[in-house]
Amino acid sequence: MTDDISLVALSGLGPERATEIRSLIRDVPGYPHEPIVFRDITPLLADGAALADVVEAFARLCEGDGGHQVDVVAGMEARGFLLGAPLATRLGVGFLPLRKAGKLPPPVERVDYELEYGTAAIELRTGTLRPGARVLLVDDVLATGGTAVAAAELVERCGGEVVSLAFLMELGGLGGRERLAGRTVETLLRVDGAGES
Ligand SMILES: O=P(O)(O)OC[C@H]1O[C@H](OP(=O)(O)OP(=O)(O)O)[C@H](O)[C@@H]1O
Ligand SMILES: Nc1ncnc2[nH]cnc12
Repeated sequence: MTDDISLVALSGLGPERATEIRSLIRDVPGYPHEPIVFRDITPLLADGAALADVVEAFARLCEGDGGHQVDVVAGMEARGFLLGAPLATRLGVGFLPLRKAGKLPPPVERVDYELEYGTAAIELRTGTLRPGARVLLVDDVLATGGTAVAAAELVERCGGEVVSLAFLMELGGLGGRERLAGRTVETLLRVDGAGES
């Protein structure tokens, strides 16, 4: 699959800018081990104009007729924090950190999920989410979808409504989109993730 950089939101920037933004995500083959190609967003984060453009592209999903009306942005630890918090500021709403297990003082709600080898868990402080709040979930990468499915379940268990899940980059072929079937999923870029996991 050729990189698809003309998806919904980034297309508003035009193809040249979308290509520049894609080039700021570094592909690192073999990291952390074969056959994974690690998608490193640190060059993008270090480029102020690119970071602003990505945040703006996410914000456009929430504006205008038909845009997602959200009360709060939630981000998955850790990279979801880096995109979600500036987006929340841009939208004028609050930000909820969905943390990996053991980082928050009690009481917390917890959802366990499967990784390729073993399990992981994410937690949200009980009572931080207003019942019925409309939540936009944000992360950098959608791969197998395990993290995103757990995050959505956690928000719902805490009484929120997951309006949409938005990702900077979708790794196609790893089943993430399929695991989120029935939910609204927005991705700004798509690359072939076949062979990775
Ligand atoms: O769709 P999945 O297969 O669940 O993978 C996607 C998740 O993996 C990465 O996070 P990671 O767990 O590596 O944590 P980090 O952000 O702390 O590096 C990424 O930021 C997503 O949260
Ligand atoms: N290939 C990848 N690069 C960066 N983050 C990831 N999370 C899951 N798979 C990933």
